[in-house]
Amino acid sequence: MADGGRLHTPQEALDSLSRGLAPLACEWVALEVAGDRVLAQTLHARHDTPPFDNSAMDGYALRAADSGKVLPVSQRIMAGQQALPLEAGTCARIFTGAPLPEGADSVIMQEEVDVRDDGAFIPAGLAAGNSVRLKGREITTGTELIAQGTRLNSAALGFLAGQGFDQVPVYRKPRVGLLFTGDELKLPGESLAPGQIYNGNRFMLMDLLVRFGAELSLVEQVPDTLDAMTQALDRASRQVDVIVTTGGVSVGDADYVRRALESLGELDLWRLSIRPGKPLALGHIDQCRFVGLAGNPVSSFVGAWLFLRPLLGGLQGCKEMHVLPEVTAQADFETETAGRDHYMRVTLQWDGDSYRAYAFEDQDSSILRSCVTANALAVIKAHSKIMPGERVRCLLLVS
Ligand SMILES: Nc1nc2c(c(=O)[nH]1)N[C@H]1C(S)=C(S)[C@@H](COP(=O)(O)OP(=O)(O)OC[C@H]3O[C@@H](n4cnc5c(N)ncnc54)[C@H](O)[C@@H]3O)O[C@H]1N2
Ligand code: MOO
Repeated sequence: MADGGRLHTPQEALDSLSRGLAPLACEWVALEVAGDRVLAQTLHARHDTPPFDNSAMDGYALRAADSGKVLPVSQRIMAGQQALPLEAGTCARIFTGAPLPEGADSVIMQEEVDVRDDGAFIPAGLAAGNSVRLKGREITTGTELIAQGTRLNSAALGFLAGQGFDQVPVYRKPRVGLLFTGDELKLPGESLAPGQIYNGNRFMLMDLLVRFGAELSLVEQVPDTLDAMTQALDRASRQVDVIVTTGGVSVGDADYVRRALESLGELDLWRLSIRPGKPLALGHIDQCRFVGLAGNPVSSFVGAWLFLRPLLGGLQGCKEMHVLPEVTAQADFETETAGRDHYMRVTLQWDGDSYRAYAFEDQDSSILRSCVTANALAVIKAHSKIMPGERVRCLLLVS
């Protein structure tokens, strides 16, 4: 049973999430769909890249020692063709990426060559190796290509394709079930009766979860009763790796989430000393992890960035997702905090010298508009006062 009396620090929440956290199983997926997936094994080079010496320029290949002469052009080599050995005392017309003929040791770009009836005049003084990309310059057979735990970006996919990989071993995506509480919630497209609102968190959290690498297996609206929430959590815990709820985690009469969780599993931690997102609840039902986000939209948004991202990162074996990258910026605002650390939504702009942090005027946790153009969270410690121009720590919202 979590200690309801004391507010916990974000670090305590991260420690709780890290306990027993290990990457999911390895699976092989097609390279086309491996973007943003995390490598489950270190991969090694299958061959040298480039696989053969080749020209870096459109021009002429020759022996550098022959420069300063008119050389007859004995062959023409395009990219993708095979070259014949270079005849002594000649040069070869060659194009970028084409294999260097055996016997040549350099290339001169065509702009520096005087083409005459009897051949190509190559200015004297050409150095061996000029404009040649040597076999294995990028990587040699057997050396490490990309380390286990690396999240594959677009360049990594191209690099692996260059090594002939059409499948790669990655950690399985965490299966996530997303549950909503709140009988006031309707879906866009439906009409609103008095007192009802649209379920904005559904769309925001689905998108964030996918960005954090989740496979959304379950998205469900749960009626505001203890029974319905208990049944929904029970069902979900048998299907997914992580259950995320939003709303119903505070102290209101219809806030059943914690009670339902405790009847099935364990509430590990409840309530953080942060604003927004104080009522966050963490726990588990058997092996299934539970994260209960506070229902206010900004509380869910901030909670997802601070806690779902590292949790999903850990399940995918991705260390870089454990903490958000950070910068310092000059506050363009004035603020004063009370007893909780404030994660203010700010837009960072480079002013030529440093980053300036612009805060949306209304920082209430119900104002999702404050997040729409935000690209960072400025962390303002409890019981502090910030004046314009002061430096503040900002966590970058990069998934
Ligand atoms: N007496 C107290 N009341 C509240 C406390 C407290 O400590 N004592 N904490 C406040 C704080 S801080 C927060 S944050 C909220 C969070 O409460 P819940 O997690 O139980 O969230 P709900 O009450 O269900 O909803 C809060 C708010 O957000 C709206 N909401 C809920 N779900 C969605 C959704 N999917 N999409 C859009 N908006 C949603 C809901 O209508 C409410 O307006 O509790 C404070 N109260
Ligand atoms: O902790 Mo709540 O999220 O401030 O409104």
